[in-house]
Amino acid sequence: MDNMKNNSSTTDWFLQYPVMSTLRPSYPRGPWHYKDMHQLIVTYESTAEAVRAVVPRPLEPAEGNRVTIEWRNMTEVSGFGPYVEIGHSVACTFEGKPVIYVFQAFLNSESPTLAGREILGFPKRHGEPELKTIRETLTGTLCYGGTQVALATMPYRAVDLSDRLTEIEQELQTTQLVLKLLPDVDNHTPKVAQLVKVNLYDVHLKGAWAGPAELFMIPHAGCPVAALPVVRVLEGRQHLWDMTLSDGEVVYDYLEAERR
Ligand SMILES: CC(=O)CC(=O)O
Repeated sequence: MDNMKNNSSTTDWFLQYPVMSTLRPSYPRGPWHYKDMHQLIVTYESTAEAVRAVVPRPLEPAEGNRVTIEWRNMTEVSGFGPYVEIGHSVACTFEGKPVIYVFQAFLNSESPTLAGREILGFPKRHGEPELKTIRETLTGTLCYGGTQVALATMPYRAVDLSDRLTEIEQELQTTQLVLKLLPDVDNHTPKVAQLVKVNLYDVHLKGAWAGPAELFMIPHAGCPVAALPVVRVLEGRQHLWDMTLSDGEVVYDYLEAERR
């Protein structure tokens, strides 16, 4: 690195901003501050077989085959601007502690998709998620190339959970893990294979609501949102909150474990 500091101009941009493309980087360097994020979360029970199929060891699925699918309306984000994201996760344990493993995500904006994939290893893909209040119903949808593949609904702010904000704020900070996977340039050898903990900062929950929820997902070869089928819906929630994202931590390195 010292050599690089002393020499050529090509390294100046690297030290300043190590993100492709160099002429106009695809995303701004964080931290990214999220304000007034509206979230619809549906927690459901899936099948043991489907859950096991998406959970990489050494993670273990938690009791009950609990899966969450959540819509996040990012109304105000520094650097990225507004966008909508769906995260699909499984409740797991890692080293005996509860964690959330995010196994797929769909976004409608390129910049946070690339930042999430390249830096943290978020399994983000392009889709057309929407979160809207239609009549009295909060409605989350996902279209993939124009074809609708998911629909989640719940009454808008029906049951106020103001008396549980501290507890729910803690829940929101349950360790979130993603699997960062990158091949080497030979297009074959794994270069990065890591479980990454996504750090959340400055979490501030401003409102939370519960209520009955419905979830419908359609099998689609290109967008496997229905790969974890709904056995029964357990809970619907809405949150309004702020947070900051910036970095992560490697909690398990598969390539290093193999070398040992
Ligand atoms: C950088 C990110 O990974 C942002 C997000 O979760 O949308």
